[in-house]
Amino acid sequence: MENPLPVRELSAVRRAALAQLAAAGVPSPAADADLLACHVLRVERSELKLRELRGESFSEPQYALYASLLERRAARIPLQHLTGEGHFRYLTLKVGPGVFSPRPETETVVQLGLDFLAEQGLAAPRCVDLCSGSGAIAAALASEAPQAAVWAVELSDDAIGYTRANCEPLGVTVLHRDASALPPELHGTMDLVVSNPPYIPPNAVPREPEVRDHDPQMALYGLGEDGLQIPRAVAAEARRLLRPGGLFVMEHAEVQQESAAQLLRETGFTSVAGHPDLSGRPRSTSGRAPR
Ligand SMILES: C[S@@+](CC[C@H](N)C(=O)[O-])C[C@H]1O[C@@H](n2cnc3c(N)ncnc32)[C@H](O)[C@@H]1O
Repeated sequence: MENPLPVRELSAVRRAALAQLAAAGVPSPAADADLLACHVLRVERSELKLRELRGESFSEPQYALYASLLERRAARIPLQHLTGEGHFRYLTLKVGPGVFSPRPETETVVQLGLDFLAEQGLAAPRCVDLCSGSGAIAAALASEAPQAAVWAVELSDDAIGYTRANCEPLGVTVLHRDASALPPELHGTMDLVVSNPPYIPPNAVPREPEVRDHDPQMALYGLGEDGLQIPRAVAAEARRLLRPGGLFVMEHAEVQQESAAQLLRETGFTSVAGHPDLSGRPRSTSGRAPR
């Protein structure tokens, strides 16, 4: 008798998926093939491996869904837009079209902020994430420093729903407004300001289709010839928000370390220092508000 529910063996399907994504130039084809399979099967990656070892298969509807997701990923639609999830530190965040997908390099920026909070030993620190997007930084600060009061600030009408969805359950106060114009009553009250603002110059359009075609323009381009117009405004606001001795940490492009340090000094920050990301690239700069 014919099998009423045709099935497709996981390991063979995954091998073909990897080849399809690799041929399309997807930078991490094996991981993406796995993560899409996990999304379809609603399992963790470790469970996927076990099922594969046990010789299990996709059902036909699962296979059809997987095939359509692979086709869209091969068209270089970001993985996070297909799964609706972005992983950041210990969190799984809601992401999708209209919001910047959080990146691993930003995890280091959060760590610098957390290290500062730990070193200061404050009972109830106050922190702001300027240009929050998905709210990755604010949500990570709130979840890993639960004693902190955290604000998230985002201007984009398209992104703000994601900021709220990811941050509000963690008790973060979300402000839908320009990061360079916060309520004056917040000035001088913050211990820590962290920001990953848009910083790409207009003539440095990213090559990766996932970034160029799917991250919001407003999340990428920092305006001005050097891409640092928004970072300058953000740094100036950070300076107003911080109490004396407070810390500002800002992410930037690898080639912007010197200009970032200069702009922080020009804004009045002291102890300005550059920091490498996890792969050793200079991707953030910090400064202290003068005492
Ligand atoms: C590079 S993304 C960073 C998002 C998030 N912080 C992260 O690290 O994943 C920059 C974010 O800044 C927002 N943005 C741009 N200009 C802004 C402004 N003037 N005020 C507030 N947010 C702004 C963009 O909409 C975008 O969400």
